[in-house]
Amino acid sequence: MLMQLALQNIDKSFGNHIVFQNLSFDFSNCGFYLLCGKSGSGKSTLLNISAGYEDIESGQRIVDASIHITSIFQTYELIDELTVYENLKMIEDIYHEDVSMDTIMSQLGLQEIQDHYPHELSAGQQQRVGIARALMQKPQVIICDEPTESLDIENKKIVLDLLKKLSATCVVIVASHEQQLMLPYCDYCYEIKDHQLHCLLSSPTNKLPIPPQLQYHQKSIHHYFHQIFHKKMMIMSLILTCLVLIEMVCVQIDHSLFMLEHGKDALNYQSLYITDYRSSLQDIDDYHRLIPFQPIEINHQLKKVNIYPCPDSSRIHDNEIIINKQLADALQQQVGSTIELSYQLQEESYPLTFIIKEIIEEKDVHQMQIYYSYDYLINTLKNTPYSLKYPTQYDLLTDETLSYEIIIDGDIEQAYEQYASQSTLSVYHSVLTDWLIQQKDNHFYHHIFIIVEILIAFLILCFLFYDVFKNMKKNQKNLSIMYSLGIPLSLLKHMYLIKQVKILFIFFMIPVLECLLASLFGIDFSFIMILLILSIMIIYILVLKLRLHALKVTHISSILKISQDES
Ligand SMILES: Nc1ncnc2c1ncn2[C@@H]1O[C@H](COP(=O)(O)OP(=O)(O)OP(=O)(O)O)[C@@H](O)[C@H]1O
Repeated sequence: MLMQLALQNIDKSFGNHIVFQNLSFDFSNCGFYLLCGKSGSGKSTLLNISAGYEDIESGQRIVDASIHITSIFQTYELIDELTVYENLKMIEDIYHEDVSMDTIMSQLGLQEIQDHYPHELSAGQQQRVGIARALMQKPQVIICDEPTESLDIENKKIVLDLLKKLSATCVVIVASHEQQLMLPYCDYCYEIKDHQLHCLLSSPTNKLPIPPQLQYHQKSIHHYFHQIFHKKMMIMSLILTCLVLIEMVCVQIDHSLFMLEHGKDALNYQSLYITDYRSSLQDIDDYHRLIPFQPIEINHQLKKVNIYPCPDSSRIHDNEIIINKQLADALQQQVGSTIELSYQLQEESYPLTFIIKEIIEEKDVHQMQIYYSYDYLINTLKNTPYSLKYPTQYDLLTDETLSYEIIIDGDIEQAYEQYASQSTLSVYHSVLTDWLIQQKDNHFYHHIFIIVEILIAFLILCFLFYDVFKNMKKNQKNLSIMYSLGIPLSLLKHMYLIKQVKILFIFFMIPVLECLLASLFGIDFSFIMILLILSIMIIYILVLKLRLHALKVTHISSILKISQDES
């Protein structure tokens, strides 16, 4: 069976500009085909359609799947990340073929430049490398767009001799302006004119034989894939991770400088002190009257100790008190021993003796605390005579001191806001009040931090867009070149996505771990940060997948053209 390679009744236009109308072209015979025509007549477009790199509007491209077509592009299309030697060695490694690389390199004079990268080469040198790479692939069809354009006459002849030799067993299609130079090598010559192909020369040649199935080696593809994409992907992911980390540090600094540090337990443990400006209190039983206790002497120093009514009134009676461990340690007191506390009314001090009933250890409380029986103290005040004006100390306290202490059974922040919003009340809480004052002072710095956080978040978004749209273009070009070397595009896309996901995963794990660590230390924003980072990662991969989905074989010529225009 013989191979069939043909274009049948092709229509092609770019917008309103018609390039081909009902064009047919058969290149099933081995031989040297020359395509000539005026500039802009469609030579490159016809080559791209033949290679399958360009869409057609109607008609058919009949090319057997087993045929390996390679291109020597007008723009050479070498892989910039690899040296000349690596660009060529890649072919040898992927196909494990005896392709006599050394012979081709010496024939085209490439040994001296083998360690150079493509951007360090002249146009002529790049063209010779592109030709060497195409010849090494041992293809059945070699498509060459102006293959000798940038070469000197000596090299032109070397290249044409090589192509002529190959055309004995394969199809060589050359588009060139250098008709006079090429004619002696031609078996077929066609001119593109009026959207059609006109045959100028046709010598009988043999039919193209059935090619052996091309075997590529995935391990080598992985090796070169790593070399081409790894470094850039690592750098991009590293920058992204650094930005995410900086953002997290900013959020953390912001959080610890300006947010409430105290745990909810400690916060709720403190009671609210309320001063009422009304002349008389209606619902006085709802409040605990504030008993004005004096500081206690500890180690010959007067210390402020929190002295509260015991929240659980059934726990103590009469002159019993409960103290916490901090106070017991400071006073070196035990259960059963006595403590003298004094309260003050109108500059007068009144001592009372209490018995320590219990010493408790309190979580999240760092101050020294005493809990007394509220009923006992109020009874004592009610039974202690004072003056004619105030029959008891309790009457004096009710009249003069309009400060009350409230133990809130619920959310202290909410209660604080609720009481503070009432115009006749002034509210004090040892933690919340300090924090609100601090907040007011730090307003300016807090705003600066918020602006920095927004800026970094914006930078992360810009970076993601840059990576997906700009960098991806460069990578699409490399994927297109690798496809033109005979590696299936689906395999390349799959490898690219897996590689990107792997690298991203490693780098995104760093902030995720930092979040988990933060949550171990009780910082509660970490869960939201993990969700945020994961959603960025998922969105990024989805956009990347969409971009890869848009990479089609029939768009390859435009991808290569765009990347060439941009560079
Ligand atoms: N991607 C594209 N978008 C729009 N127009 C295009 C595109 N590619 C080619 N063309 C147009 O199609 C026509 C044929 O272009 P092509 O590059 O095939 O010509 P050519 O014969 O190879 O020219 P040259 O000899 O100068 O390389 C030209 O008029 C060109 O402007």
